[in-house]
Amino acid sequence: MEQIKNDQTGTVTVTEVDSSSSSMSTAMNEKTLTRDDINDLVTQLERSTKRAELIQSTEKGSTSAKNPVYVEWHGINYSISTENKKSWLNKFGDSDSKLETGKNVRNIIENIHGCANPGEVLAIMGPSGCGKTTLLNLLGDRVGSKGVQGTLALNGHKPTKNSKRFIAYCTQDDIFFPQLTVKETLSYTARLRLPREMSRHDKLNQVENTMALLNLTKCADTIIGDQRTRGVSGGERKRANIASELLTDPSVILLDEPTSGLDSSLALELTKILKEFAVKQKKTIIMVIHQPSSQVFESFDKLMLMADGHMVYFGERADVVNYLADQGFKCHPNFNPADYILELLNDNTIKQKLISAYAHKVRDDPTGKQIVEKYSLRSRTDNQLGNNVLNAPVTSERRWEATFLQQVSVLTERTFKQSRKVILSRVNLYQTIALAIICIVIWLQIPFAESNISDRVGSIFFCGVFWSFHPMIGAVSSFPLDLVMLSKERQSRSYRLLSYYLSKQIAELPLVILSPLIFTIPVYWASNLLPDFGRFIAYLVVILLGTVTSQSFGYFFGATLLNVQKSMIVSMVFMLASMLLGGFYIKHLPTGLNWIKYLSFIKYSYSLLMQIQFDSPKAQFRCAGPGELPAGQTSMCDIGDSPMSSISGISILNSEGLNDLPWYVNLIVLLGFCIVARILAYYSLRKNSRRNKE
Ligand SMILES: Nc1ncnc2c1ncn2[C@@H]1O[C@H](COP(=O)(O)OP(=O)(O)OP(=O)(O)O)[C@@H](O)[C@H]1O
Repeated sequence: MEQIKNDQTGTVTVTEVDSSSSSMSTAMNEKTLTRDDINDLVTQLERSTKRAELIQSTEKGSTSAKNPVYVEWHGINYSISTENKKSWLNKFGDSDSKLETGKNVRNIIENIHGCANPGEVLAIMGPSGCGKTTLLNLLGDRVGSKGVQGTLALNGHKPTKNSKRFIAYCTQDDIFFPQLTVKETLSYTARLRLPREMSRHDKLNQVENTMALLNLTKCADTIIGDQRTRGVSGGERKRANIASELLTDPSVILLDEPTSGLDSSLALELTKILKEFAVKQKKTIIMVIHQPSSQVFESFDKLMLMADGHMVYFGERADVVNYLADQGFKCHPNFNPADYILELLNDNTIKQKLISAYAHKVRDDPTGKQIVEKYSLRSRTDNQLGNNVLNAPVTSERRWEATFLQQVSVLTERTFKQSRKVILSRVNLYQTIALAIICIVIWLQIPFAESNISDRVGSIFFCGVFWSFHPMIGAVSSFPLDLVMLSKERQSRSYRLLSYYLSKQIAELPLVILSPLIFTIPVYWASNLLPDFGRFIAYLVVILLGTVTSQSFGYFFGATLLNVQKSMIVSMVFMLASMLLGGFYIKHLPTGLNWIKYLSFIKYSYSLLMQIQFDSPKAQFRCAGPGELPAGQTSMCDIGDSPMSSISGISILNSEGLNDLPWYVNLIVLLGFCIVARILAYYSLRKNSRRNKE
């Protein structure tokens, strides 16, 4: 804290008061500063006041201050199997969730303990690869139970599924929908995750305040972006990630390297914000941090040091320098302790020495329970929160903050905004228009004549198949690309899987049918298909149904394989097989294999389109005159006994073998394919998302 005095000569004296001391009479350093220094200080003071005001404004509706959470963990071990691939035979009988100790098991972290109190910041530090993120994942219940041993407790209770509502996790990688702006991203998060009792207006206010707090207001309307589309800067992205977690009013905030990518002043500002949140709203903050500046380091309350998956230190941040000095490693007073610690832990000999020293320190307390108790606020009688509060189970009666309908509506809006820019991209629009022009030129006003029947049939087949191909390619990547986001949001209990799945269907339906609509309307009339409005509508409906059915198959492959490349290959093979069996290329299948064509959904849509165009009294085709048919081809009019002047559409349908099923059966089966593929896609997604959690 600074006190500023201005004397009559214009010289300014600033007195620094060590506010961490209990007594105001402690060391006061006086120094003379210039006007520039004063301006800087005034700016800092203003920023600090603004920060305090904004933090206070986010307290409205905040429940975390009423639900402080004390986190403790001891005896934590995590190991993984290093066996790359097992033969399918070896997989049998491998249902045990515990990994047996042996040569195929690698211990990632061993015998880790610690605790984090409400109102405090705990920093976890250590060299790269020492297991910091793994520990944070375990604390955030992001690992599953396989290979995990030890105890994790929230206010002394085992975490339940609903405890996750109180824990926010800021991952190292910022996961976002690239086409949404910062404000949109945060608004959707607020609408999904803030208590349903809060009005929408209050939720959006909270978004504004959080953006102001994290200095995001100026980029509020900029899209997040990705490698292909430029969006906000790396630092803004990082802050947006933190904002989206802070916004949800959690009691515990886990942050994995929140300051990476930020300049030193932003890093300091961010740690001050987190610290203030911790103190004012009794939040428990645990952060993994790489190389904090000395000011950032000083803002931590507790510190945990790790090396090679082992503990090196746990305790007060202020005591670490003395602890290291006791081990023979004295930090020079002018050095940043954080830099010094990392230097020590990157030296193999010193690291081993410090690991052994800590193991020796806790030799009588193998799981670290007693040491955790020593630093726990719960075990202290003078804690201001009261033990009743710190013993309260961390659970909520509600699994989700937003109701099912709210989830569907928010997610539909979000998916629509995100997908709109992808599905209705300019490239797609130009492609549709260009293709429509080509088709119009090729099939302009096809005459109702025998010699042009094959052109007419070809145009119908092409349009039907093209609009069954196109959406499948987009749909296969839909779930695999959403997977990381889906998993992050489901981990934090933002919504049900069913809400997400339904919203995807609703939002993408109008988008996916727009291109076939733009294409089919002009091409139908320009190519002179049956000039009957009713038939035109029926034709359009079948084209759109084919589009939606192929989208369903795309969803199914994507949700089952969850890999864009694999899903693309499988869907291509499926599509080509369906096209071959559709009834255009192959009319006579080998004996015994005739049934196989009924597996192709293209067969039903193509048969329907042909029935609409040919099964009508208006569908009459003038017989070919001499020389109108290719050499060697006999006119259909010459086949019977009586002379004919025209050929009926129905006879063409029969000769093409497309009238084996009535139109309504074709329609029902096509609808059935569409619905069943969507249901199967949902179950595949559910199964895969459960497997992901394990
Ligand atoms: N599921 C896993 N499969 C294979 N190795 C793993 C897995 N999880 C963690 N590891 C390994 O465990 C070690 C610790 O990883 P972790 O990400 O926790 O380190 P870290 O301390 O956070 O590193 P950094 O600071 O570089 O992010 C690494 O060597 C990592 O490769």
